[in-house]
Amino acid sequence: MLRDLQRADPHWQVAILRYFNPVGAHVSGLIGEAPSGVPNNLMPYVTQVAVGQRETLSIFGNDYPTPDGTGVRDYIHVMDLARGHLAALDHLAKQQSSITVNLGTGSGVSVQQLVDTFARVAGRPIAHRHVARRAGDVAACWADTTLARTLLGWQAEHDLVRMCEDAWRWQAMNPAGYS
Ligand SMILES: O=c1ccn([C@@H]2O[C@H](COP(=O)(O)OP(=O)(O)O[C@H]3O[C@H](CO)[C@@H](O)[C@H](O)[C@H]3O)[C@@H](O)[C@H]2O)c(=O)[nH]1
Repeated sequence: MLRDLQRADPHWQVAILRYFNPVGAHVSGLIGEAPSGVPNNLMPYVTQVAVGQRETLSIFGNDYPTPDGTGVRDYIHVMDLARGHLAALDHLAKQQSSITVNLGTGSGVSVQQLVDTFARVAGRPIAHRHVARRAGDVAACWADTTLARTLLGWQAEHDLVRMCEDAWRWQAMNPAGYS
């Protein structure tokens, strides 16, 4: 639809940004993720277990064709994602053309890896059990970041440890989210 709009009226320039798996929080611990109800996504579920709000994380599937059998995703820190938006706006202002770009780190991280890293960072175990695969989940998905680097001069800077540190700081400072 956006591409059609741009074709119909070339005054429009469109940046389609393909987010991978945004996680983390602002370093201040004041802005973070507070899903309503039971979180669907992995990181907020993990942080809620860590803070004692939920008992046990269910890990969906441990028989995927991945190094440890759990699903692999490309988690990206929200602050890197924010910088990606600025880089895209800069590009639109300078190049006057529309773009579609992946915003990810380019690296895959498994559910088990994320849980283990978070537990280490938070200094507490994350109770978890392995359950059946979740319907509709793919085994692995990560970004090809070539275009983001070449077109926008952008790449992610925060690693998994930093994502976990910032997510944990936010949740520890705000156990009940914004309420
Ligand atoms: O309680 C949970 C939640 C998630 N997972 C696993 O953790 C990984 C990440 O899951 P999640 O955080 O839900 O992200 P995705 O499954 O990658 O879903 C994202 O990517 C989808 C396709 O791009 C979008 O449709 C969704 O809205 C978006 O959240 C997957 O392997 C899940 O199976 C668990 O094991 N337990």
